[in-house]
Amino acid sequence: MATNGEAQPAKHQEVGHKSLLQSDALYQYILETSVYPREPESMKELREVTAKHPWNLMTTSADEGQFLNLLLKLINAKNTMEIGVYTGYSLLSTALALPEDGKILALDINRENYEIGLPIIEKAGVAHKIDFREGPALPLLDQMVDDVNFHGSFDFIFVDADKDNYLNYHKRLIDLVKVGGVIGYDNTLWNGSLVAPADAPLRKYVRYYRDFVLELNKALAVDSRVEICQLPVGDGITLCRRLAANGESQPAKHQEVGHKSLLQSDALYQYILETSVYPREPEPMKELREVTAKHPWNLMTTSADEGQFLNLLLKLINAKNTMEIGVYTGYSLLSTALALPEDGKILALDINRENYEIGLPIIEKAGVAHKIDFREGPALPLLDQMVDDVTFHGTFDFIFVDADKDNYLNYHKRLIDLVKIGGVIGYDNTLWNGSLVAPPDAPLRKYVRYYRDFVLELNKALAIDPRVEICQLPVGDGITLCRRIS
Ligand SMILES: C[S@@+](CC[C@H](N)C(=O)[O-])C[C@H]1O[C@@H](n2cnc3c(N)ncnc32)[C@H](O)[C@@H]1O
Repeated sequence: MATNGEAQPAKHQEVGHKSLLQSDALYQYILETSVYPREPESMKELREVTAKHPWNLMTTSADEGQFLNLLLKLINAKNTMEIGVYTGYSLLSTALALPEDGKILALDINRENYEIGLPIIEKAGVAHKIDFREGPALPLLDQMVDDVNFHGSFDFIFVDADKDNYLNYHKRLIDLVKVGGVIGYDNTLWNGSLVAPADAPLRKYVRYYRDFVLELNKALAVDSRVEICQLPVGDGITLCRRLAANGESQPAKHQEVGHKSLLQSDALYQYILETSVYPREPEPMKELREVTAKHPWNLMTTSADEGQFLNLLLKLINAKNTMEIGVYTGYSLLSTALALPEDGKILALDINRENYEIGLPIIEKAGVAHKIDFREGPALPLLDQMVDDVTFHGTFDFIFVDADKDNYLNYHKRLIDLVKIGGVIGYDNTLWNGSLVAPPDAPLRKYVRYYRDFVLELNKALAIDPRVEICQLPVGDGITLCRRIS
């Protein structure tokens, strides 16, 4: 998007995907609020053309397209690969995110479908970034693996093809993606069917591929060459960040605490926690989570899946100078501190030092307390001071906001000056337990109802704010990422 960041308000019909979320209304809310109003015209056109195709269930969903686009910009991807193109929705989303000299090696056994989208991709002026090859991916990957020049050459690889080959792809792609680069596997929550009872009536192809997806998830969870993060976006996407040869991971099993999930079933949420999150949760985060679980306000804590996501995101964007508003006992703070380099910094603001001190000994033991500058007091006056001092302008790579929801818009007004262009503000709880789409007369707890209006207002405001690109993810209680563009 240009610095004048154009948004294209428009309303469309949902197509295809069945959502992983607790209600279709919640999924629709994300689409209507954060996705469709900002969907580039070309992507909208391709989505609508694809909706008329008989296999339209295969298309990448619009929310996932938006996420991919933002992710690619955040990691400054240039050389990418896509396995499984279909009519090209994720391909176009990728091509629009890459710089002018960016490249996508696009593989599919079917050129005919690609040609449905091609005229739209050409009109969007990004076809020159695409090198489409018709044919099965595996032999081509083998050729590339045999040529060391291709090793470690891809910044990003998106896999959305034959699920029964994902593990075969993974074996090859791990050599082709660079250290610090990302492989994204699509459909890793397989419509939620992974947690369906053994005798549940499933369509034949769903049941057939389910075992492969289960196997893939198990394998990725214990693969020490990557860090992972499984997001309930689209039909589930697992991001694998390639580690250097000595990549550290900490297998262990724990109990879930606290958060009510936004997903279609608690079992699906539990599946993500047990498969992708807990086995890799660093020991100090586990300890802090367990200590926090005994605290009377433990519902306030950042969930473990969101902690993992933040940690991966901060590494992907090479964040160094960060801020957090709303610390509580410090779970997201610790997750941030562990992701930053040794000389990284977190300005951590909370009105309550007592809760921070519950987590502090664990943060100290983890050897990351030196990165944290904790200030007790309301955030707003301090932000005002910083905004008045231009030396703070554009200095933060990342800011996480997880405090008083009735002040989020006040924070946003200030933070937009403090985050650098290309940097990210993350607002937490933007799906507010799903209550945003509850009928007006639904019985809601008093504080949920009170803050709901502020969250609705925030979402509306972010959706049309031309200074940022956004992406609202149903992770934890909903997090909206805002990438500053002007
Ligand atoms: C949801 S909790 C934060 C959870 C934390 N991110 C974690 O990982 O556990 C919200 C926190 O915001 C703090 N808070 C509320 N109003 C605030 C304000 N005006 N300025 C700074 N912090 C505030 C509260 O004291 C509380 O600790």
